Amino acid sequence: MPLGPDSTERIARARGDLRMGVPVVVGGLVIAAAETLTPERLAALRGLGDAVLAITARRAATLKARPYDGDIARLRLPADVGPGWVQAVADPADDLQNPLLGPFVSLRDGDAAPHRAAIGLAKSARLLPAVLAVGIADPAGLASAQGLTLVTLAEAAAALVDETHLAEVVSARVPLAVSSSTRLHVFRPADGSEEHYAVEIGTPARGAPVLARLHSACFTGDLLGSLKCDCGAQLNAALAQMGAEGAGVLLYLNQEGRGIGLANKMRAYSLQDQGFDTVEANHRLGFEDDERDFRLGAAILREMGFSAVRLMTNNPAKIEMMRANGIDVVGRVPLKVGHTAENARYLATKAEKSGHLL
Ligand SMILES: Nc1nc2c(ncn2[C@@H]2O[C@H](COP(=O)(O)OP(=O)(O)OP(=O)(O)O)[C@@H](O)[C@H]2O)c(=O)[nH]1
Ligand SMILES: [Zn+2]
Repeated sequence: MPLGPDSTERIARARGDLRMGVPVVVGGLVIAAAETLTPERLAALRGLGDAVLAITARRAATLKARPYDGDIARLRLPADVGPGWVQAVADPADDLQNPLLGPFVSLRDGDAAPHRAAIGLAKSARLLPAVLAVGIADPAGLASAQGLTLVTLAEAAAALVDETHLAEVVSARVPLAVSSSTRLHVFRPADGSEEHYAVEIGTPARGAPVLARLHSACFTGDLLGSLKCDCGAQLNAALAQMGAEGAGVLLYLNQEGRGIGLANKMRAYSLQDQGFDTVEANHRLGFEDDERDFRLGAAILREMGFSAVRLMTNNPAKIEMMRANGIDVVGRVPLKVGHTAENARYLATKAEKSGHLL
């Protein structure tokens, strides 16, 4: 079927559908993201059979629900609840005011693999990791009758561990204050996910270690100059050092909020205003501490012809991830800038819980 979408393209569609609130068929389930569930969709899903709400074990721990499926839990959807209940289970915003959502009944029997793949899809769509799921007997029949995107379990599971294929779309000169000899390269993943950028300063030799920074997008810090993190200061300091040395490459990876997306990062900020630290906030939302995929950075460096770097970072995990993905990290260049009274606790938490070097 050369005209129709292949599995990668159907997965990309599935992410878009989930964001819009349109159900998707994954394996033997029809699923909808908790965050975008409407009363009409909930009623239609209930009409197909018994519904469960799949959440991560992280979220289950906060809710005191039992996770019998390892890293996820499947909660039976009570008969008398509406989308408000589903959203309150998914979203910790009102946990402290609203502690009486349970008791929850977690399923033990049956196969949780499609639910796990569904949560992975919701995460990759930058939605809260919670999905409503109903088992169906004829997935292909339902998908074709209702015009729903259909992905098999194998396709969904493979998409989550797929090697990263990125292609350079274009590059052009963008003179910067730190160096007039700068080119911006745009890289596009084959899976329809977000584009990433490389800022190349000077013409670094491909055969020698390049001064490099893997910078994760931070709208609040990079653009607004937020005092809550050190990102904006790190971005500017890294570019300034590359300009001063006359050569370097800064990858700007669109993995906002350590890979959870800006909406979820703002949910995390809101929890931090309730007293939780940056790691606890991610966990209460159902995410791991860090959901970034650093294979992207290694893939872009390779695509540009670099195989060895002097990495500007305070994060030892980034060094390990680069090495694990075939990039030789010959040295670490510390980047200690942007410390403010507002981000002191954030930086201390990263040092204590995530192993950052202060
Ligand atoms: N989820 C979440 N993300 C945050 C928070 N504060 C900042 N971020 C994100 O954290 C990321 C910081 O990225 P980096 O500065 O590249 O990475 P790092 O792990 O701190 O390591 P180095 O800066 O290299 O030492 C950006 O994507 C920010 O948007 C927070 O409280 N919660
Ligand atoms: Zn930041």
